[in-house]
Amino acid sequence: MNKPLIIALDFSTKQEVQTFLSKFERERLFVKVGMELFYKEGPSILSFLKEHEHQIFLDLKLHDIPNTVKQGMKSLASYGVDLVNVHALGGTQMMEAAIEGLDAGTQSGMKRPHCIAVTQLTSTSDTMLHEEQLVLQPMENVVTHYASLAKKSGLDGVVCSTHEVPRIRKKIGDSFLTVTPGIRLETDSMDDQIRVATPKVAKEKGSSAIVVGRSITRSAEPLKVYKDMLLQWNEEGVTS
Ligand SMILES: O=C(O)c1cc(=O)[nH]c(=O)n1[C@@H]1O[C@H](COP(=O)(O)O)[C@@H](O)[C@H]1O
Repeated sequence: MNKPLIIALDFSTKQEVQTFLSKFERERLFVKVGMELFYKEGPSILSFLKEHEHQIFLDLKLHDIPNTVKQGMKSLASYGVDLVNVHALGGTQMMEAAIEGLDAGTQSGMKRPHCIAVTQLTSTSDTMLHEEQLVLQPMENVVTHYASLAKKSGLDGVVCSTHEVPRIRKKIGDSFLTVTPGIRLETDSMDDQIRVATPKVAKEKGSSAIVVGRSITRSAEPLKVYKDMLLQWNEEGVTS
């Protein structure tokens, strides 16, 4: 992955996706398909996006017993997407099983999808961590610990907020992916996100990829916002 800006296609129908993507002319994008779209449209939405040569992050955040995750990942690998994810909270055995499933399901001669672990959702605050999850360590410690477990389990990286990226880089190194949602321009609403940052800050902190949904998808001018964000993110304004 070469520092992509991943657009979260948080729509519920293929029709909405088509209308949205038509504004991007022939631009080849890195897009994210999450549960809203995948549960409604099924795998055919992935074939449609691949036909248009978009790269795909299939964000289904698997979190279950190791065997179930292994078999689930084996099925997902057959779709030939670029990136998938699990919840790190499932533990090292579950994460190892995810990789085994992906390896088993990837067709020979094809690359297995990168697999990353969600550490703590970007909608989780320190208060929620301490008072709801009863995790008493600071957020940065918890996220870095989960990142170490993900690395130990053979995963390619994590989903985290931009704020935790420098510490993860220092501890685990530059080749470990740090994919950061919770991206907003300064004037945007935070919506339900808590640990947010601008694309410029994400770049400064060293994120490997940023994930942007509503700032682009809800805009009256999505292509303009996308390009403005790209400029902040990689200065040259290149897509991936
Ligand atoms: O795994 C994810 O992609 C994810 C993890 C996380 O911690 N926070 C998070 O926001 N996401 C996803 O990133 C996208 C962010 O969307 P916006 O808040 O609209 O930019 C959504 O599709 C979320 O499901």
